Formats: sequence, structure tokens, C-alpha cells
Amino acid sequence: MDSLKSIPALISKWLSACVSMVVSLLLLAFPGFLKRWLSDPMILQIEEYHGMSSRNQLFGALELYLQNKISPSTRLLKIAQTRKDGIFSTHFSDRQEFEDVYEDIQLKWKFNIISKESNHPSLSSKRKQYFELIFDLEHQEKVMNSYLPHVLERFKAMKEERKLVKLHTLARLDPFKIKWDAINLEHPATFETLAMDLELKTAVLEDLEKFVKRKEFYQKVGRAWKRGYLLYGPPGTGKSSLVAAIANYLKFDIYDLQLTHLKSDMELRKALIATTNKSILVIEDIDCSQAELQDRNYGKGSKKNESEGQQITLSGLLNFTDGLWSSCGEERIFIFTTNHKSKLDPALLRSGRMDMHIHMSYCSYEGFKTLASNYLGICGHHPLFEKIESLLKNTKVTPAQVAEALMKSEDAEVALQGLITLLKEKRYKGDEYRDEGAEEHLTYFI
Ligand SMILES: Nc1ncnc2c1ncn2[C@@H]1O[C@H](COP(=O)(O)OP(=O)(O)OP(=O)(O)O)[C@@H](O)[C@H]1O
Ligand SMILES: [Mg+2]
Repeated sequence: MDSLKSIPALISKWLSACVSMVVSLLLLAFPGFLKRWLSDPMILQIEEYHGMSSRNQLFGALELYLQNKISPSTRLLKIAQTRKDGIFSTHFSDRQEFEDVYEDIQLKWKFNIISKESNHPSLSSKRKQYFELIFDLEHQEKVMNSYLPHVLERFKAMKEERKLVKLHTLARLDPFKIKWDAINLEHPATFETLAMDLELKTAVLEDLEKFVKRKEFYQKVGRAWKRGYLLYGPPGTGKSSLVAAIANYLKFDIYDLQLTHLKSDMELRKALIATTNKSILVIEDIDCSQAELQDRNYGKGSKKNESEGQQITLSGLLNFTDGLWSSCGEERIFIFTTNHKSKLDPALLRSGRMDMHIHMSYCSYEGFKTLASNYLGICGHHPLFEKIESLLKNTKVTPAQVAEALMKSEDAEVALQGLITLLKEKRYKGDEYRDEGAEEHLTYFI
């Protein structure tokens, strides 16, 4: 009888031993499991609007950051194509979840939408959107001081990667008003596709790299964070293509400043002030603008044009570019292009004004190989290359002319033969354009 009485006690002993064994096993196998199960979760809410109207910048950053963190369990995604570059944008649905890990901390994000029906018939229903961040309370400090700043950093980098480069041109609204009009820059030029002396290309790339990384340096030495390049050389040697390649490389917008569209230094100043940071201000064919401005201001037989503020002058431009950028704006590049460096006002060439003079010249064999790869997909060697190499040594042909010849046929043999014929003709005719600076391809001032 006694032994029968002790059976329930034995069972309960056995059960408690089992439970403690399972718990110990769980603790051994998944050390974080029980701790997480036992600890309190912390929830941060990030609403779309802060206060009455201002949009919460953190909310905007999360919309992009979380595009890469969509939970593997998600079965429904809303996507749209709103951009020309083929990048889809993702829209989150109510209660969509995201998983993230930061320095071994497990984080869960949740997107929520609340629609409030308005009682008043004239008011439309209101939509409130917010993100929730759920994590263990013990990580609160790290999340606030380290994880959220990391999210913002990543957001900035992602935004930069996705940025579409714009081309801004001046438009006149009325006799007294001008404004910048923007379109997407769809110029495909890149440093890879540019036919350019390799050393020169590397020097330009290194200079750009150095420039964008030297914010502190410019601050320390008290200089405006700007860089000026003068691109010169015959027509069709890739000056405008280089401007586009720089913009595409740095993801800087281009402001194409046509000086002759402006009436006075005052308008010039307004146009310059309306440009943004991380941009390139380009004045193409500066020699022509310079001549036209001189004609306009001191035209034959006419008196010096009205009062000083009523005209636009080259020195005005130089003063504004120097003065304006010194006081506001950062990461500005200005590029002047010309076919005739010798016609430029010495003020423009003075050291310190343009940091680098870059000579774009006729097509070399190296440049031709880049174009053959771009246009015909020939990356290695071709039997006709030797002939072309020897012809190029004594013939002045621009990359634009070579590109045109290579585009004439998709059959590499036919296209290259066409180029050989062109090179022979050119060699016979001789140089039709005096290329200045053929000796020196690059002049640094700093
Ligand atoms: N160096 C180059 N590398 C690759 N393509 C080039 C190069 N130079 C010219 N091209 C081709 O020729 C076309 C015209 O070149 P681009 O407009 O850049 O010349 P440019 O030097 O600016 O001429 P211009 O002095 O007349 O303004 C380009 O669209 C490109 O297709
Ligand atoms: Mg050009």
C-alpha cells in the first residue's frame, strides 16, 4: 500500500526532473533563447509626421533603408516603376515586417497604416503611417546611439547610389526673370568608355577622388571647397563627354551656364546662387562667350554699355565664382571648355583660377582600342589593329570621327576597313585644325 501511495510523488519528481533537463538543454543549445523570452521588448514608434506638418526625416530614411530588409516570410510586395533607370520602388503594406541584425542584436521593424474615417463630410479620411522598431530593452542605448545613426548613414549611401544626375539649363520666363530647368542627364559617357590617354584619365580620376574626400582639408586651410578644370582641344575630342563622365562618376548635377542668355552680372549672381551643392557648373566654349560678351559690352561704335550693373562681364563671372563659392556652397566643380585656349582672357588662365588644364587631343591607338571595345565589342586583338596603329601614329583624327567610322557597320571587318580608308584620306589631306598644347596634356596648378 505504501509503495502505491508513493507513485504520484515519484511521477511528479520524474516530471520536474524532465522539465529541468529540457530547460538546461534549451539553455545549452540556444543560450539567447530563454534570455530573450524572459526579457522585456522595447518598442520605438517613428511616425510619418512630426507635429502638425513637418515630415519626420527618419521616417523617410526608413522607407528606403528597409527596402533591403524585407522579411523572407513576406509574401506580398507592392512595386512600381517610376524611374527610367529600371530601379523599382517598393511600397510597404500595412503590418509588413522587416528583420535586421546589428552587431548581433536582433531587430524587428513593422510598418503600420491607420486610416481614420473623418466624421465631417467635407474632410477626407486621414491616413497615419508609422514604423515600429522592436528589440530587447537591454539594447536600448546601443539602438539609440549606434544603430539608428547607422541606419541614417546607410540611407544616405543608398540615396547617393540611386541618385539620377540632372542637367540644368537656363530658361527665361520674362525680360526680368530667369530660372533653371532640369532634365535627367542621359549622357552615357563614363570613364571606361572615354577614349583618352590612360595617364591623363587616371590623373583626372585621382584628382576628383582627392577633391571629394578633402572636406576637412579645405576647411583647415580656409579655402572654398571647389575645383576648377579647363578642358581644351579640337572639336570632337570628348570635352563634353568628359564633363558628362565626371557628373556620372561623382553623381553631381550639371548646370550648363550659357553666359549669353544672361543680361547682367546681377542675373548671373542669381543664377549661381540657385545652384546646389555637389554640382558642376559648366561654361562650354568659353572663348566664344568671352568674345560675344566683349562685343556686347564694347560693341563697335557703341559707347560702353550703360552702367556697370547692367552688363555681364568676364571679370564679373570670375569674381562671383570665386567670391560666391567662398562664402556659401560646397563641393562645387566648375569646368570651362574651349577649342582655342590661346584666345582666352589671361585672367581665366591665371594660376589658382583653374586648378587643372586638361588637353583633350586626337585619337591615339590606346583611345582607338577603347572605342573598338565600345562600338564593336572587340576587347582583345584584331588582325586589322596593327595597320590602324601605324596609320594613327601619323594621322590626326578625332575620337568623334573614329567613333562615327566604327558605327557604320556592325560587322567588325567592314567597320575597321572603313576606318582604315578614313585614316588614309586624312593622312593625305593633313591637319585641318591647329591643336594647341599638343606637347603638354595636363597642367596642374595645385
Ligand atoms: N574621347 C572620346 N571618347 C569617347 N567618345 C568620344 C570622345 N570624343 C568624342 N567622342 C564621341 O564624339 C561625340 C562628340 O564628342 P564631344 O561632344 O564630347 O566632343 P567635344 O570635344 O565636346 O566637341 P566640341 O568642341 O565640338 O564641343 C561624343 O558624343 C562621343 O560619341
Ligand atoms: Mg563640347
